[in-house]
Amino acid sequence: MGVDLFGAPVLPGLAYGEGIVGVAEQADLIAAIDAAGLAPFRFQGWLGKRLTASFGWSYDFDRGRFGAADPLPSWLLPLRARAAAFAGLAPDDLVQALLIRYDPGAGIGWHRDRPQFEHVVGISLGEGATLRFRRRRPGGFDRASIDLAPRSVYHLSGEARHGWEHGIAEMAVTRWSITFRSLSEAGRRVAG
Ligand SMILES: O=C(O)CCC(=O)C(=O)O
Ligand SMILES: [Fe+2]
Repeated sequence: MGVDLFGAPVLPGLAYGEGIVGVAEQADLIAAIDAAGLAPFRFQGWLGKRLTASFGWSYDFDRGRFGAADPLPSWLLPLRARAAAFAGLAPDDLVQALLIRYDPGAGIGWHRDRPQFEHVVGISLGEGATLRFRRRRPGGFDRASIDLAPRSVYHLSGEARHGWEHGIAEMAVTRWSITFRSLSEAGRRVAG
């Protein structure tokens, strides 16, 4: 659920909506992701269990470097337009797309997205997942979570984007996601 019993967002800066992708379109998107040349996510020499492909811009976690990647494929553009509209952005603002397939046993550990990026708009395909949030406080963590339905969209900005870490626990089923990102001020400086 994207809202609590009183209709307030779970976190400031976290927005959620269902049905941004249709049922038949979902199958096409999953097939396109699987055909997009996914490679195991690499982190300082380690191979992660999730498979990824980046377009527009990428952050190479192996080398700690941010740089240009292949342009977004045309099949992503209609979805990018809807993702931008959901987030109140222009389609062209979302200059990066990250495709991920999480096979059984794969998840994504606690992190904040790279500071070169600003807005994050994520679409879940195939299966739902629980997106978990935590924020350190004296003596422990504040925690929050949101259940993401298949074919749903979430937008991280402001406090949810910058003030909290997020992650998705390992799951027993395969899930695909597409995340679109805009550049931050820092990202625009690097992009020139
Ligand atoms: O799969 C998702 O929806 C989350 C991905 C994520 O947090 C990221 O790539 O930074
Ligand atoms: Fe993230």
